[in-house]
This record gives sequence, structure tokens and C-alpha cells, in this order.
Amino acid sequence: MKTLCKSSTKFDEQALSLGFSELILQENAARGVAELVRQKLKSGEKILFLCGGGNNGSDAIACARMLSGDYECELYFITGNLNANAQAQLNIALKVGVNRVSQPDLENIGCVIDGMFGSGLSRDLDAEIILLLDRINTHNALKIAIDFPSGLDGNGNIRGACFKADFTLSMGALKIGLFSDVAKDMTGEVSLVNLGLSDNRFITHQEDFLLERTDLNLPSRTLQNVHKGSFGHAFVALGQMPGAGIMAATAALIMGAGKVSVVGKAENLTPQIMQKNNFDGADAVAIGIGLGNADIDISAIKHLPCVLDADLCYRAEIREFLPNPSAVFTPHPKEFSGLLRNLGLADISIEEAIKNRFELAREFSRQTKGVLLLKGANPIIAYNGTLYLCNLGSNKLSVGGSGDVLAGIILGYLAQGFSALEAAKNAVLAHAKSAENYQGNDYSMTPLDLIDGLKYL
Ligand SMILES: NC(=O)C1=CN([C@@H]2O[C@H](COP(=O)(O)OP(=O)(O)OC[C@H]3O[C@@H](n4cnc5c(N)ncnc54)[C@H](O)[C@@H]3O)[C@@H](O)[C@H]2O)[C@@H](O)CC1
Ligand SMILES: Nc1ncnc2c1ncn2[C@@H]1O[C@H](COP(=O)(O)OP(=O)(O)O)[C@@H](O)[C@H]1O
Ligand SMILES: [K+]
Repeated sequence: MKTLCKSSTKFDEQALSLGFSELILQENAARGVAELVRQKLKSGEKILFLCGGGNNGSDAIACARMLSGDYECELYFITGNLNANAQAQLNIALKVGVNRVSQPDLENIGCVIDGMFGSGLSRDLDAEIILLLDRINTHNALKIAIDFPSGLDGNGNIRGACFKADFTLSMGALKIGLFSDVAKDMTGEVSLVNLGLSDNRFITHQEDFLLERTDLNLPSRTLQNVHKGSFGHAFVALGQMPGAGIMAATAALIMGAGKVSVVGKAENLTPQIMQKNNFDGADAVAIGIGLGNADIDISAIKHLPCVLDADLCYRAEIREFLPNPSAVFTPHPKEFSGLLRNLGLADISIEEAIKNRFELAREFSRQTKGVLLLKGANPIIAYNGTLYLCNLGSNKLSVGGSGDVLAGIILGYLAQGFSALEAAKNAVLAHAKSAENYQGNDYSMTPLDLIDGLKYL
């Protein structure tokens, strides 16, 4: 896992309190950008630096000075209002031959470096900058964002428009805003630049995390003297759309649950799954998948490890699962907005829920004691106020039924005794990896392909 911090401010404050100067930090930031440029761009090419008047702009100006001589560097300022650092950097840059231009000329530009706004973006972009971004984003030059693509704010929301980067270099520490759903189409590849102080030295208190491929812990079998009862009995409650529940049940089976049963009416049930009338013997349960308005009796299962999905988010019964520390709530944003209302935690629109996803997820996990898995392009897992993000999934997963498969994977882990948090983390990673391994076109993956891929993780 990589550590994520909420903003640059804490890093900057801590570095300054240790005796670093802002100019030293900027020198390191600029060197990180210059190194990437040297790797990606032939020398002699023309680079346009888009500069704001704050410290993000200062990083860009320092970078132009470093590359000047080897590349043709032009600075374009979106403001005449420069802070002291930016002014100091500009004085040096002009002396070493960096050009300052009054209009951004995109002809023959090989690379655009975005140093307009970083973590200081505090309001919507002006119309003029939005127009500039429209022109830049459709240009085929290499695009590198310093710290944040301009237009993306610290909460990962786009403020009018956004620079569409091929690479984003996060300065000092990785910031959570770079991993929102909308950021995924804007940041390009995100990497960290060391500003002279390891992010591990800087983090002194609880932060959030970005899951990595190597965090996937499969429910591998180690002992031989075992039997089906050793791996748990998973149950899925079926409802008005039983096919969805059967896909979840199949995913749980392939993920290693020893036995899998369904409760509720199913026609043509695959023989590998058992039909039951009640939840007797369940080690873990998934409920809500394809449920609709079907009747359910949850009295026997509300204390069990469980996955609470889909339609259950809107129904009163979900309240009875509180506080169950081994409950995993798996809403997509619309269901999350409904769930917050249903539980009396917030009465907000889907758009508001998406906009404030990080803090709402954090608060939800504190209030409910369970684990939240808020689905999206970059799903968020929240437990006890800590967030775990996953940016490894892809648009192949945008197909009806892939959430049902995810619920089934979580169920499979829960049945085998994994904690709710471990089940959610591993399930998100297994889900993303199965999609990544899929060899067909990006538009053709079905939930059954996704389930099949679970066999070969
Ligand atoms: N503080 C430091 O010492 C360091 C800062 N660094 C860089 O500095 C950045 C943060 O710098 P700043 O805090 O100066 O902030 P920015 O450079 O991101 O922007 C600040 C300026 O933009 C204005 N502004 C904000 N939103 C605007 C909008 N929509 N339209 C027009 N103007 C707007 C603000 O009023 C302020 O004047 C980081 O992202 C990083 O790139 C790094 O070099 C590391 C060291
Ligand atoms: N563009 C995307 N990138 C990454 N993951 C995605 C994307 N689109 C959908 N997903 C994932 O696919 C799943 C969709 O679940 P859901 O919306 O509940 O669909 P359904 O109810 O049809 O199964 C979630 O796990 C979500 O995170
Ligand atoms: K920027």
C-alpha cells in the first residue's frame, strides 16, 4: 500500500519547520519534472510552460531554467500577480535565456508543462483559462502536470475544466485528490517526486492508503487435511432478479468458499450451488443483489459477516445490520446517496455524494462500524475513518453484473474467515486483476468472463 495524504499543506509545513526553504523544495520539485522531460522528450524540442503566480508556477519556472539550453523553453503566465518565490525564480530564468511569451503559441510544441495551479486551487477556473485548456487538451504534445492537473482540486473535483495530463508528478507525498473517479481521466500516470524528504519520514499520523497489486492476498489453501467445511458456507439471498444473485454465488464458489447456497426462488440453478429454504449453517451472507421488493427475513443473519448490496441500500431492513463490524456495504454512488438518507446520516443528491465522496465515506465508516466499499472508477474502501483506494480497475468493468461479481468475491472471502476489511480490500483487487487479465477487447468483457478470470489470478 502507498500512503495518501489529504493535502500538500502538511508536507510543506513540516518540511519548512525542519529548516527547508521553499526554494529548496521547489528546486527538488523542478528537478523531478526535468528528469521526466529528459526521459520522454528529444532534446531541442520546444516546451511551453503554463505558469500561475503561486508556488506551482514557481516549480514550473525553475524547471524551465533547468531545461533551458537543452530544450527551447517558453513561459506563459496566466496572471501578472506573482508571489515572491515565482518572482525570484523568474528573475533567474530570464537571465539564463528562458523566453517569456505574451500569448501561448502551440505551433511546434513538443511538450506542455502545467504549472498553473497545484494544491492551491480554491475556486472555479476563469473562462479564459477554460478556453486555453480546451486548446491545450486537444493538442498532441506530451503533457505533464506539476503536483495536480490544473482544475482538479484537493477533493478530486474538477473546477470548470482540467488539464488532461499524460503524467502527473505529485510533489512530496501522494495526495488523495489525484485518485478520485474524475481524476482518473485527467492525471495520466501518477508518480511521486521526493522533495528532499521521504514521504515515510513525513507521515507521522494516520493517513489514507492506495492499494497496490502486491497487496492482493488470495485465499490460497495451505493444508491438505481439510474438507469443504473448512472453507465456510456462503449464502446468497435471491430476489426479483435471481440471475444477479446466482452470479454472486458462482463468484463466491470460485473464490474458494467450501459450500455455496441460495435462499429464494431460482429457476435453472446451476448444480454446483445448493437451494435452501433458510440460512441455517451460514458462515457469511450476501443480501440485496437483485433483491427488488422481494420479502426477506433477516432476523437470523443480521449478526453474521455479510455483504449488503444494491436494493437493500434503500430498504428499512438494512438498518438492522447496524452496528455489525463484519458488514460490508457495497453501494455505487446512487445507492450510497439512498443509503445515507435511509440511515439518517445525510440527505444529499447523488452529485453531492460524489463530490464529497472521501469525507462522506470516512464518516459513514465511523458511524456504522462496518466497512464501506463505495464503487466507482476508483473504488473507496472505508473502515474506522481510514480510506483505502484502488485505481487498478478499468472501464472493462462498466457492465451490468460486475458489481454482483464483486459482492460474490467479498462473500467468498468472508466465508473463509477473512475480516470484513480484508475481504473488501482483496475483493476489489481480485476484481480489478481479473479484468486486467481479460484478453478480449475492452468493450466485450461479460460478468461471466470476470468470474472465469478469478480462477487464474
Ligand atoms: N509551499 C511550498 O513550499 C511548496 C509548494 N510546492 C508547489 O506549490 C503548489 C502550491 O502552491 P500555492 O499554495 O502557492 O498554490 P498554487 O500555486 O496552486 O496557486 C495559488 C494561487 O492561485 C490563486 N488561485 C486559486 N484558485 C484560482 C482560480 N480558480 N483562478 C485564479 N486564481 C486562483 C490563489 O489565490 C493563489 O494566488 C503545490 O501544488 C506544488 O506544486 C512544491 O514546490 C513543494 C514546495
Ligand atoms: N470505469 C470503471 N473503472 C473501474 N471500475 C469500474 C468502472 N466501471 C465500473 N466499475 C466497477 O464495476 C462494478 C459495477 O458495479 P455496479 O454499479 O453495482 O453494477 P451492477 O449492479 O450492474 O453489477 C463496481 O465494482 C465498479 O467499481
Ligand atoms: K499544475
